[in-house]
Amino acid sequence: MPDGRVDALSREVAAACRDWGFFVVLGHGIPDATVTRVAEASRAFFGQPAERKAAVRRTDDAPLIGYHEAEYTIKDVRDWKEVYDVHPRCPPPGETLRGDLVLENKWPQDLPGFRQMANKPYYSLEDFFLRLKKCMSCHALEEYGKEMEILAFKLLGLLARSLSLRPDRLHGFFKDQTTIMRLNYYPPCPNPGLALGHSAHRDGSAFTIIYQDDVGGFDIRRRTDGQWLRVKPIQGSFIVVIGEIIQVWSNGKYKSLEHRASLNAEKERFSIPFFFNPASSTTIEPLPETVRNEDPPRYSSYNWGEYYGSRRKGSSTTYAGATIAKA
Ligand SMILES: O=C(O)CCC(=O)C(=O)O
Ligand SMILES: [Fe+2]
Repeated sequence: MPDGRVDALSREVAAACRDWGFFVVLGHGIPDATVTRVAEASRAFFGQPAERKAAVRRTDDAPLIGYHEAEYTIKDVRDWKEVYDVHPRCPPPGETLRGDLVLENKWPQDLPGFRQMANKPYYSLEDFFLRLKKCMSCHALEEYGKEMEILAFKLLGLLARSLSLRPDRLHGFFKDQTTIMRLNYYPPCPNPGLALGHSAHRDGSAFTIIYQDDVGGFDIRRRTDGQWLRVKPIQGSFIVVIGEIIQVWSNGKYKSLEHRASLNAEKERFSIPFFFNPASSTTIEPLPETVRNEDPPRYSSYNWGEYYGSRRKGSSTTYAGATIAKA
């Protein structure tokens, strides 16, 4: 892309992040088929019997990974949803710890689109063809995760530019990233006015790239007047949500977005957030370039791994939602 176009784009990104805390991307180059395949895999996963989903359930010692059906974004208010979390880099066993965080994926057995848990021998020719067919759509999650990561690094460069930083200024933080990709499933709710799929919250990530299906339910809170507004689904688009880390790095120039997932009386809804998270060891603090004598640090520094772990640890079902400490 010519430099002039990139500059214009980063100015648009700057305005969107400053005024809204999110933007929508189109023309990102991710094939429709990749998105269709991951959406189908998600549908297949949540359509399984409860005991099959429970087999890959989140555990207290690895609270960032696996299936979970009882999230409490706000204490004592249960979200109307089921989730399945994976680390998109699929590290080999033994490399699944990032600091204190366990990122070893829990793959369901024999489900199209998901990695197979074990290599089994072929029992017959029919078995071979059956599994070959399944594999046509196998690795849908990994394929989608790879595309997301490429997009995430492009966006990271653009966000850095938009903050008048070197385009690769933030890349190093993501070398041993702790990114999580989440499949969200919101069943229909008989009384959508009385519950939420995901209560109002801010993401702890640097930023989050969200796919949503065509049902609609992603709401953002407009800062100027506190109004909740729905972000209409646009075929082929992704929503990019500013998280708390960018808020701190930019020393408050960009604020994390308050958002929620609303429900639908008739229709189920699916979404896939890609929480772009840095290495566990990262100290999150206002970048020196964003701090001036007349604009001193607004936030205290914190360790990402400790913070991320504590958001889920203790009880694997509750976390109070994020609050970054004011300096
Ligand atoms: O489902 C959605 O549209 C949003 C989900 C979300 O905000 C989250 O999982 O953090
Ligand atoms: Fe979120």
